[in-house]
Amino acid sequence: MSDINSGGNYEECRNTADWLLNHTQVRPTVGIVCGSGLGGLAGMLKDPQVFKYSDIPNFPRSTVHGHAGQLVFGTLKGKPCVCMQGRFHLYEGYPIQKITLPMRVFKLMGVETVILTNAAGGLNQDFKVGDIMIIKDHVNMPGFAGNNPLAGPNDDRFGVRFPCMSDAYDRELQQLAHEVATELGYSDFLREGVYCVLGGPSFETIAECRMLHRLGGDAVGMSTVHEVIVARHAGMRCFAMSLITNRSVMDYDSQERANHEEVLETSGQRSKQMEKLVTTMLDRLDNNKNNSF
Ligand SMILES: O=P(O)(O)O[C@@H]1C[C@H](O)[C@@H](CO)O1
Ligand code: HPA
Repeated sequence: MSDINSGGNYEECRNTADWLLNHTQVRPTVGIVCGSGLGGLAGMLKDPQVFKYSDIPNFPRSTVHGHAGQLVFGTLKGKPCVCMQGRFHLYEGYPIQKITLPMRVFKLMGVETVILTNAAGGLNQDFKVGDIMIIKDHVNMPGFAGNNPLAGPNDDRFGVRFPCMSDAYDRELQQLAHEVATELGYSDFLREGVYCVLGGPSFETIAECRMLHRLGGDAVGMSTVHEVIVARHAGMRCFAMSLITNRSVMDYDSQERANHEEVLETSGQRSKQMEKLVTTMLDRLDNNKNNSF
């Protein structure tokens, strides 16, 4: 387990939030996290104000190709937003509290709803490359070994010691995503399922993919879950989607080999539809009191 001072404590998060609020007029209520090759969403923000992670106090640096490493403030369909154009992963070597620090900073800036995207391998044999999966639940494999971002002393200013996770993914937002996807004509490639997180950076073996599939996983990746745990702990509601960028290899006769280039290539091909789905959802939230921001 990481040292308790390794990132994410209240004072550190407060300093970062205050620094950002002093440098932007935007008061975000929506936080967005972009997955591998999916940073184009940040480019949709109106009147953008961009901060490189390297200029933000206490922020780690992005080290992964396809993660630009900047925080963008602006409005999307009239909603004040903050968007992480690139996220941090366990395998980059940061303590788990550090990779989730932006969620606490979001909370302290006033964010109420977090929308996350990721690239993932498809464990479900019905899934195709290019499918978009609404995440309805997760399996936190590093968590089974005690690697949970909430391990260590609990700070009640963020949330309770034992937060519930059976409602981790907001059901109203999932329903809205289904409705919007149907209207946009995306039904053919819209799925829902369970996302399994591993630490990475190595992709999974065939035996691991088979096991995760049998355990109920529909997609496998290396992110999102830690952010969702910290966001839920702090009371923000979460909606997350995986873009299935490759099919998980389940068969010893297969010639397929997972690789990051394919991940980025598929992200590029489907990113526009993901952006449209998110922006239309944001637009609709205005007209539905149950989904007010
Ligand atoms: O940030 P995400 O989860 O989209 O990134 C995925 C997992 C690895 O970082 C990388 C593998 O290609 O893409
Ligand atoms: N496994 C883990 N992470 C991923 C994958 C995968 O197959 N594809 C994209 N991110």
